[in-house]
Parts: sequence; structure tokens; C-alpha cells
Amino acid sequence: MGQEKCRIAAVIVAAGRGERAGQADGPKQYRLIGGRAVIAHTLETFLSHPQVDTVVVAIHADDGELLRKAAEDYHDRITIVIGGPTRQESVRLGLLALHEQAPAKVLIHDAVRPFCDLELITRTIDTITEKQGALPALPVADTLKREAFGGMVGETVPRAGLHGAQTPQGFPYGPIVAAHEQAHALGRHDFTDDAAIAEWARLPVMLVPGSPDNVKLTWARDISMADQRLKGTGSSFPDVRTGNGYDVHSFEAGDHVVLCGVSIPHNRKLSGHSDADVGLHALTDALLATCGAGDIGTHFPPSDPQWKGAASRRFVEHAVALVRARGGRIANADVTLICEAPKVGPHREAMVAELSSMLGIAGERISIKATTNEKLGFVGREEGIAAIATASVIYPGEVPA
Ligand SMILES: Nc1ccn([C@@H]2O[C@H](COP(=O)(O)OP(=O)(O)OP(=O)(O)O)[C@@H](O)[C@H]2O)c(=O)n1
Ligand SMILES: C[C@](O)(CO)[C@H](O)COP(=O)(O)O
Repeated sequence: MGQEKCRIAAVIVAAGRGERAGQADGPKQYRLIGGRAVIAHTLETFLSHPQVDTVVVAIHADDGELLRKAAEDYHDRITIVIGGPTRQESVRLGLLALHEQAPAKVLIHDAVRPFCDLELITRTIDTITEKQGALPALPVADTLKREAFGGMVGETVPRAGLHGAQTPQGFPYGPIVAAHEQAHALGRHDFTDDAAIAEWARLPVMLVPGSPDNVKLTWARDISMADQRLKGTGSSFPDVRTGNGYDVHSFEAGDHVVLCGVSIPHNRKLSGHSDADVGLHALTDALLATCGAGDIGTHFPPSDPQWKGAASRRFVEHAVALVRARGGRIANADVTLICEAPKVGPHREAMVAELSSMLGIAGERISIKATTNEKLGFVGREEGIAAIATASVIYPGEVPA
């Protein structure tokens, strides 16, 4: 966040025990779906949203180690607080942790809604004003029945105008903290969501279209369905997408180049706004291409001074987060470096290790190749280095018919 004031914060509540899902395998927010903890998916989405400055996570006092393991990639980017005995209390404690930063807007989200997407977060943020909260919700689709004595149907409840509430629910920070504090002081601990507290405190809340994918994992079955979904099983035509990327940087005076995350001594360096890692730039574009997320310049404009000298690892990790936020699993990556010098072979193993840690996939799914340009063209004249990258990602669902 640098010196800037935090404008938009998120509180992710993760202090529940998950009794309805069964506790034999531990609290549901730490169970694995698609090979990663539920909460890791959730955190990744919020941390990769370009407008979210700060993320607070409310956890149970017993779960420090579980969170550490589940979210080790994100630990230094989140603030952890201990939650309370109810969701309402966990939210209140999470909000209080933001007291000093006093963001303009705050998003409150269940850790166990791992399929919340970036667009839904944006819609919610855009609807919050100084005097109004935002509630993503979907119109109820089933006919509603009220149960009467002995399991009999008592009556049919008109469903017109009824919506199922989702999270993230968004509010101006000051008013929602005040509402929570007031409810707490008056011993009102029975609110099941924050929009209900806002309603009680007479803070208007506007409906925002929710997402059918943004389900809350409540029962054991929800967790196994989420796992199946991310594994892409059950689909006859898995949604495998391939993206490519190309980049060039010219040489300037210097003593080393950075290629695929590895610093290599050389008689010149590559010129660029960031560390000019041509291999990682091509790979970033290849990853973004698999989900139509623009290119590296869309996310990291060279005109923005904050990327001056930046390690390009950051660009790849951002692209990986966007891919994962869409439920994508990276299958492989292939980078070809085109240069007369330096020699890439001696550094290939280190480069594969770098990419393996950035992409979260095994080294055998990564290929780094190098070729000269047979002394032809600008590469042949040793004026610069070019790189081509390809990545394949498996997304949930099927290829459309
Ligand atoms: N004391 C609590 C209770 C719930 N939550 C969080 O609120 C979200 C939605 O709650 P729910 O699905 O009801 O989770 P649990 O309370 O864990 O589930 P259960 O009611 O089945 O025990 C979850 O991310 C959960 O971790 C929380 O932070 N603190
Ligand atoms: C906040 C919430 O996700 C809105 O649908 C939901 O109310 C929380 O879950 P719970 O089962 O009511 O605790």
C-alpha cells in the first residue's frame, strides 16, 4: 500500500467451526478443493483485486497453524485477528482491526465462498457510497414452503422480490463499524449477515447482482462438489486453454541480465522499466491470454512509476492469481529465449525452479529452451533478447458446444 491511505479493505471471516460440514477433517475453510485450501482460493481472489488495499482475516484461536499452512503464499499480505463465537462477532473484531487505517469502503466476505470472482467484487465496490451499502444477491428460484406441525406443508410463501444474500457485502467503513458496535453494546448477537445489521441501523443497502457460482460451502457435499468442479472432472470436453506471449528487450550498458527470474552475469543488461526479464514478460502475457485478461501493459503500465525496477516475478504472480481466481489450474509452461549470449544452459535448472515456485507446478511441467538467431536480425547482431512463451490452463466447466 506504500504511503497511500487504505481506501478499500476486505474482512474475510474464517473463525467458524463448520459443524454442518462435519469436523472429522478439520474446519471446512482449510479443506482442500482442487488441491488447495478453500481459504487460499478466497484470499487469492481478494489479494489480486486491483482496488483492494488491505485484507484482514478473522480466524479461530486454534487455527493459526492451519492458516499458516493454507495461506503461506499470502501471509505477509494479510492481517490476522482472532474472531469471536459468532460470525457477527468475528466481523466486528475484523472491522475493529481496521480502525487506524479507516478505509473509505469495506468488503465483508465469508472465507467459505471461494468462487467469488473479481467482477463481483468490482460490482460491489462500485455500488457502495458514503451513505449506502451493497449486497450481492440472487432472486430465489425455488418455490418456497413454510413447514407446519409434523413435517407437513403449512403454506406456500410468495417468492416475488425474495433474494438469497451472498458475500462480499460492502459498506462505507464508519457507518458499518458504528452499526456493529451498537448491536454489540445492546446485546444483539442474532444477525446472520451484515446487511441485516445495516438494515437494523437504518443504513440503506442496494442489491447487486450476485453470482450463481458464488456458493457458500456449508455441507460436506458442497465441499466435494467444489473439489470436483476445480478438478474439472465429470466433463467430457475439459476447458483447456492455451495462451502465448512474445517480448523483446534491447541491451544497454550494464553487467548482468535477468532471465526467467535468474540473474546472469553478462557484459550488458537489458533495458526496461522493470528488471526487463523478457522471459517472464512473455510468460505473463501467455497466462493472461488463457483467460482473456488483457496483457502485461494493461495490468502494469510502463508509465506507472511504481513498477520501476520491479522484479518481474510480481507480474507472473499477478497473472497466476487472476488465472486461479477464475478456477484455472496451470498445466504447463514453455519459454523459449532467443539470444546469441549469454548461455542459458548452465542456468536452466535454476530458471525451472524459479518458474516452478511462481506457477505452483512441478518442474517437469516447465520447459525452458534457448536458441540463437543464427546471427540474423537484431538478436543476431546482439542488440537485444527476445522470448516466446506458451502456457496451458485447465478451467472449470466444459468447452462450449
Ligand atoms: N464464529 C464464527 C462463525 C462463522 N464464521 C465464518 O462465517 C462464514 C460463514 O459461516 P458458516 O458457513 O455458517 O460457517 P460455520 O459457522 O463455520 O459453519 P457451521 O454453522 O456449520 O458451524 C465462514 O467463513 C465462517 O468461518 C466466523 O468467522 N466466526
Ligand atoms: C453471510 C451469509 O453468507 C449470507 O448468505 C450467511 O448468512 C452466513 O452463513 P450462516 O450459515 O447464516 O452463518
